[in-house]
Amino acid sequence: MRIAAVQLSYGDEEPFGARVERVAGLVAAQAGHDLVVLPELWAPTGFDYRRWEGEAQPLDGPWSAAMADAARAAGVTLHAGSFVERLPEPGPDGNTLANTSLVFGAEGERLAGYRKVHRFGFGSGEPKLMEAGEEVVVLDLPNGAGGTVRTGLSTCYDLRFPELYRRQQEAGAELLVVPAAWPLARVEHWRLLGRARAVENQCAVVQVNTAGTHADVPMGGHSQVVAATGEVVAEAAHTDEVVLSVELDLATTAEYRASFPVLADRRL
Ligand SMILES: O=C(O)CCC(=O)C(=O)O
Repeated sequence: MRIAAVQLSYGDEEPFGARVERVAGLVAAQAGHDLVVLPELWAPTGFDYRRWEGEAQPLDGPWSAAMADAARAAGVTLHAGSFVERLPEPGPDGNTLANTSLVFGAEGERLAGYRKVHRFGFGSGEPKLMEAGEEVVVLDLPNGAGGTVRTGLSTCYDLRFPELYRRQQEAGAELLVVPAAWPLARVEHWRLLGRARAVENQCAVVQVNTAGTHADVPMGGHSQVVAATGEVVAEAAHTDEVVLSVELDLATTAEYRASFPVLADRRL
């Protein structure tokens, strides 16, 4: 499966609309890949909370339409990272925003949405402004070899909660896709936890982070693609905007699971 992990770098000077146009062009240039993945909240920014209300959009708003067009132009499955979703009505916490990821098929059709379950901010930011997602999302994506790969969706801070990934694994996931806006200050956790989620679930992991600095928060980069064995297949340097173009051999996941069947030894 040919995967493009698109690590975006941006600062506060680039307006929302200009960034959406730039990134749509970058996605459209990824023809030939089976799956293209973007980071978390790359258009409204992960840390400039004050902008979220003004930049929220409905599920079928202009951000979503631009990403659907980009997927169609490239003829790829696109995990568009996440955006600030304007919910049709307030959720249980009284908020009308959510941190929502969307996946589009090669015809531009929406295949899945995932609302971030674990909100980051310790009383400010996401827990204050956003509703938490409540669903584990696992879906079949084209694997580039005429079949599909069962894929679990999660976002950034979710990576610290292994029970979410175990549920994805139990639902058949062999590939875990994790867009993020993870700060440089804790980037070693990001690298370590991605490998841990791969090893403990015997799943390949695609982690796509942002780089650059916004709202005075330097971002960590270090997007990585990890095989089910825990081997890092590709990793980005922290400062660059870069497309990691990776051929991920998913057949080795089944072989590895059969040769080292640790998941069969769970005691519940
Ligand atoms: O867990 C962390 O250290 C960072 C998480 C984060 O930045 C986020 O979820 O947006």
